[in-house]
Amino acid sequence: MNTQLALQDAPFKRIDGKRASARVLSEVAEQVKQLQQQGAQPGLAVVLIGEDPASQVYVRNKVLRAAEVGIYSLEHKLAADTTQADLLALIDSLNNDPQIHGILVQLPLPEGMDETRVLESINPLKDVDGFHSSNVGGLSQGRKVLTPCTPAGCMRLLHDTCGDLSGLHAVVVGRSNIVGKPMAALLLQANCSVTLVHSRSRDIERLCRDADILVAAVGRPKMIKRDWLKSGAVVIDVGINRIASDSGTRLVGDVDYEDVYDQVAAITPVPGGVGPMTIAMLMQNTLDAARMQLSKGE
Ligand SMILES: Nc1nc2c(c(=O)[nH]1)N[C@@H](CN(C=O)c1ccc(C(=O)N[C@@H](CCC(=O)O)C(=O)O)cc1)CN2
Repeated sequence: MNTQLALQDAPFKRIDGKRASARVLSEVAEQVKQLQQQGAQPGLAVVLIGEDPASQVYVRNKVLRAAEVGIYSLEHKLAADTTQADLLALIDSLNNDPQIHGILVQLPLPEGMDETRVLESINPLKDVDGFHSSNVGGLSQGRKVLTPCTPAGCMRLLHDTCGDLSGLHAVVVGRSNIVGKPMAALLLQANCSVTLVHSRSRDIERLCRDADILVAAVGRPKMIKRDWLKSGAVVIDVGINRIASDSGTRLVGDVDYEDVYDQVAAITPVPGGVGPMTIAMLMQNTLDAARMQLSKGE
């Protein structure tokens, strides 16, 4: 097989997630406008429990992006000591609110809350994070369901960069429910041969060296080095790690960007790569959820 990827309109090695996310947002805004002309308005509820500083930033950005694309949004800020019963009661009321088509509970939840119980209480049709078991199952069967935002954003970047992914060997590093597992399912749907490696995998470096596409989602700063990659690989770095620097802290990915740069055909930076796509794909999911519900008369 020709392992040298034919890159699609990609004169630059650095895959620009900010630019790609702006394109997604402008497509969504256009489609929201068309829905509004038919008298419909997509609505998103974002629920934040506690005061995690990073989560506060992400939630604020979700609400801002929603306003920019014309999606009606409601932010529910709950105290860190909110009971699970109160959270479930809020989700129940949002499930029954006809103005709300998408519900997102920001993760991580405060300690003591049962994440599975909370995520399973969201109506799967309003589950814009794609974390409900019915959407997870649908994704693994290749059905058209609401799909987790970060992996959906990675797929968009990969298609923009490489075009058709059929027959390529994709290696996903990390097996989280939010990124690793759905990423593997989406790559399989795109006809890749997929290897999922994790902390118990033997000889991870050798497995990674066989990747045409490598997706890193482990949360370990700069773990992936140049000699883990074959020449010409396309690298998607999902890691967002805060490390100490001279001027306080800075963000780095799971891939050592400077070390691998000359080895790869294309790579996402951190920040400015996958991160911005997560919120753009949330807007796309909210629009899709609204369309699905409106077509079912809900
Ligand atoms: N319910 C959910 N919770 C969480 C998700 C999710 O998809 N659904 N993902 C992450 C956090 N997240 C969105 O919620 C998110 C993370 C990062 C970014 C982003 O734009 N990152 C920037 C850097 C921002 C910074 O300075 O911190 C970048 O990479 O360029 C957006 C959204 C966990 N929780």
